[in-house]
This record gives sequence, structure tokens and C-alpha cells, in this order.
Amino acid sequence: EPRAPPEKIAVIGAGIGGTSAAYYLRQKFGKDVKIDVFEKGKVGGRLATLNVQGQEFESGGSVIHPLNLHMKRFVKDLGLSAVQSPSGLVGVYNGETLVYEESSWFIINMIKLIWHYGFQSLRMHMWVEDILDKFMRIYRYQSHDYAFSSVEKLLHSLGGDDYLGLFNRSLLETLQKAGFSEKFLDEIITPVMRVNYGQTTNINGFVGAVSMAGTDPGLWAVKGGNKLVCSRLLQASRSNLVSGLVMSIEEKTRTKQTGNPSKVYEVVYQTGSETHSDFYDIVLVATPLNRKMSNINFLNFDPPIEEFHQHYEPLVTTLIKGELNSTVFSSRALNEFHLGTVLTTDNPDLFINSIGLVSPVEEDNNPQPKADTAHVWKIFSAAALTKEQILKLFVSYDYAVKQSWLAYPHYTPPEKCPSIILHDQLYYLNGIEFAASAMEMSAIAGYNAALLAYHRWNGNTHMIDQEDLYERLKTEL
Ligand SMILES: Cc1cc2nc3c(=O)[nH]c(=O)nc-3n(C[C@H](O)[C@H](O)[C@H](O)COP(=O)(O)OP(=O)(O)OC[C@H]3O[C@@H](n4cnc5c(N)ncnc54)[C@H](O)[C@@H]3O)c2cc1C
Ligand SMILES: CC(C)=CCC/C(C)=C/CC/C(C)=C/CSC[C@H](N)C(=O)O
Repeated sequence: EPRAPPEKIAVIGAGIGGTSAAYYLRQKFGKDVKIDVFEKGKVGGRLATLNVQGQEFESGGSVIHPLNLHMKRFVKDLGLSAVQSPSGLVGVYNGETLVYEESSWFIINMIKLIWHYGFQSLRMHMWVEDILDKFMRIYRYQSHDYAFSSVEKLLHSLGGDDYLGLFNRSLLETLQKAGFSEKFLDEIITPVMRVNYGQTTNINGFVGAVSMAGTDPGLWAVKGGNKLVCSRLLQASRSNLVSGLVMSIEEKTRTKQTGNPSKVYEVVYQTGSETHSDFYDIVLVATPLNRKMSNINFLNFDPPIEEFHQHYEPLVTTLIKGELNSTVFSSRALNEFHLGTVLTTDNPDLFINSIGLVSPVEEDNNPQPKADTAHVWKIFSAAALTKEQILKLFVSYDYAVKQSWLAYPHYTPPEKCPSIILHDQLYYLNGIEFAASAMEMSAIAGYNAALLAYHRWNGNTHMIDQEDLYERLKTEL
């Protein structure tokens, strides 16, 4: 006999991971299960906007890849629309000069790249494309309802030992072995890792490839703000949003109406100054587990659930409306400075990772730097900028606003991804960020956790951790 569906499920965290999990849990478990989504801050989590003089700008997760199929589907199915992300010209600054500068002419760019770096740029493109090609297999597995019990097994199913090897070695090691030159790594690859992950080529090769994919053409964002996906997913999942801080989760035995004792989880949470608790059959934790970010205590588990000491990289997003001092980066005045983004090399004297022109979340255009005009620039830096630092970068500015993040894991390969299954019916989504942190990765983790919870609840072991899925599904329609 099929097992009765669970009565209540808790999801902790209303970022893209938690809200996509709630959406897929509803699809799998049906209309009767009660789903509570706990959120201590704002729905969206690391998808957020900041207001600059009446207009909203992305301050967290901003760009989405054209092949991020879950994000694409959410936008379509939830009645949202997409806008193209700014794709202005990019330069690379090393603290003294621009070591690389894009031109608006495709052919000139090609000649420049070949002149400086031979065919390494083309080889890099092919390397990323091959990794993305294999990455796309996850969509086929998930559309056939297959789930994975660990991030390592998921990665292995995409491309075997080579794929897992990418995760276990640094990007530097992988690219050096593949024959890429020091100059190319320092001047092109490191600046991309700095803008996207605030780190160097010491990150793992998989997140390195994801980061390079973040420079592909056709990047997009959600009109009105990426965080709208989270609120729409919550609505569509018909979950109950609990605005509160989860403090602890404890396994308890409860006698249900049927008279049989069953294992449940007691979730203790705080709303304002009040403490409450509730019981759940299944719990999904959709926030990084560490003291600084979530501080959830797992009580009385046998064996105990390990303490998480996952270090997340501090990062500050600063939005400034002002007139850029282009002479910081080149001898040219602003009316001859056509770069929309300046990336930086790994120079300890530099106090920013990147600076780029941005558009409001409602707009679908490419801002161009113009002389005597104040534009909104987004700066990523490891620490908050001082007024003196801002005045080095801008001739003048009207408005500045900042948001501090613990943004993404500090990657130190080789490392083990935290388990997805923490206990019998207790799941953890954010271990996937140790492979790579991106919106689509959290959406994949949300879907995977919903499938895993469903199959484990119903004893469908044949739908979990299947080997050779790619070969097996090749012949299926
Ligand atoms: C500055 C920045 C730029 C980025 N740019 C991009 C980009 O361009 N493209 C891209 O794809 N990705 C980008 N990312 C990464 C992307 O934003 C994240 O990978 C993704 O949003 C993570 O989503 P999540 O739901 O897993 O976690 P989160 O968004 O962190 O959600 C977790 C939620 O849980 C809540 N929570 C935590 N503890 C508790 C508790 N005890 N009780 C209740 N609630 C709790 C938090 O408040 C939070 O809302 C960027 C990230 C940052 C910070
Ligand atoms: C998950 C896959 C296959 C692809 C995602 C590619 C992608 C969009 C990578 C970007 C990841 C990231 C963390 C970017 C941070 S900064 C983004 C942007 N440059 C900005 O200026 O805000």
C-alpha cells in the first residue's frame, strides 16, 4: 500500500533554494500537505535590491545564464518577464594600467586577444562549453524524477570521475595542467574569479567554469528584480510563510491520531520576542549552516549532527550615483572612456574587486558612461569603502548605499560537500554551494531535495543515486 503523504513539512529559508524546494514539494506531495516556510529576514535572501534615489538595483544575485533552465522556466510559469543584463565593454586594471581593454568591434577584439594570449581565449571558451554541456544533463535527470543523496554523486552522474576531479582540484591546477599561461590566468581568468566570487584561481575548477560561464553573452535578469521569483514560487506553492528565526530542530516521538508512535521534528522558532514550536514530518534546511548565517541548533540527535564551520566570504556591494574619475584607470577623460565594467587583477593594493555600470531592475538597456552625467555604478569590495576611497574613484557623487554579505563559500579544494541527508527526514540544500554558488545551483538543490524527500518517504530507492543515468536515459523519450 502506498504510504500516506506527510502531514506537515518545514522549509527553513525563503531564498531561491527554499522557495523552489517548497514549489517542487507541493508538486510531488500534492495539495493536502501543509508546508511552512520560515524566513528570518526578507523573502529572496541573497536575491535582493537596493534603492538609489527612487530606483531599485540588484545588490545580490544579479545575472542569470541563458542555459539556466530552472530560472527560465520559473519566469515563464510564474508570469514574470526577463530583461537583458548590461553587456558593456570590459577592461582589466592591475593597479597601474589597463592590461586588457575590449573594443566595440568584434574583429578588433579577436585580433587583440590573439595578439596578447594566442588562442587561449578560444580554448577557454571550449573548455567551459564542454563542462556546461555535461551540466545540462541534470535537467534530464530531474525531469525523469531522479534524485541524488550527495552533491558528489550528483556531480559524478554529470560527467564521471573527470567532473568530480574538477571539484576536487583548484582551477589553477586544472588550467596550468591544460597549458594555459600565467599571463592569461593573471590578466583574464583571475579578474573574472574576483568579480564573481571575490576569490582567486585557488577556487575549485567547477565553480571556476561556472564563473567563466558568467561572462557568456545573453545573460539576463528578472524584470522588477530577481527576488520576485522567490515570492512568486512561495505563492504558487501555497505555502505558509512564517516570518521568524528558527533556533533549533529536535527529533521527537509523537503519537498521532492513528495511535501509532511516529518520529517527527520539533522546530523551535522566534517571532519578535515570542518563542513558538511546531512538529513536522519532514524538514528541509535551505540556508548555509554556520553560526554567523543561520545559527540553528540540532538537539538530541543520535548520532549527533555535525557542527558546521563553513566559512563564507565577506563581500560588500556598494551602489554609487556619481561621475566616475576615469583617470584612475587610464589617462583618458570620461568622454573618451567607453568601458562599462572594470575588473581587477590580484593586487593587494587594490581596494575593489570590480566596478561596473548598472541599470535599474525595470530597465532593459545598456548604460553607456557619458561625461558630465551621473550614472549608477556597482562596486564589489572585500571591505566597506571609506569616503576617501569613494572620492578616489569618483569626481563627485550624489548618493551611495551599501549592503554587506557573507556572499559565497570560501573555496579550498579538495573539500567534502556537506551531506544532503542530515537525518532520516531532515535535508540540507546549501551543501551544493561548495560545488558552486549560483541561483540556478540553489534551484537544482531545491528540486533535488524535494525529489529525495519524496522518494525516501515512499521507499522509492530505485529513484535515488542511480548509476549510468545518462546512458540509460539516452534512449528514453
Ligand atoms: C553579491 C552577490 C552577487 C551574486 N551574484 C550572482 C549572480 O549574478 N548570479 C547567480 O546566479 N548567483 C549570484 N550570487 C549567488 C546567489 O545569490 C546565491 O547562490 C543564491 O541566491 C543562494 O540562494 P539560497 O536560497 O540557497 O540562500 P539564501 O538566499 O542565503 O537564502 C537563505 C535564507 O534563509 C534565511 N535564514 C537563515 N537562517 C535562518 C533561520 N535560522 N531561520 C529562518 N530563516 C533563516 C536567510 O535570511 C535567507 O533569506 C550572488 C551572491 C551575492 C551575495
Ligand atoms: C550555474 C551555471 C551553469 C551557470 C551560472 C553562470 C553565472 C550566472 C555565473 C555568475 C555567478 C556569480 C556568483 C556572479 C556574481 S557577480 C555577477 C555580476 N558580475 C555582477 O556584477 O553582479
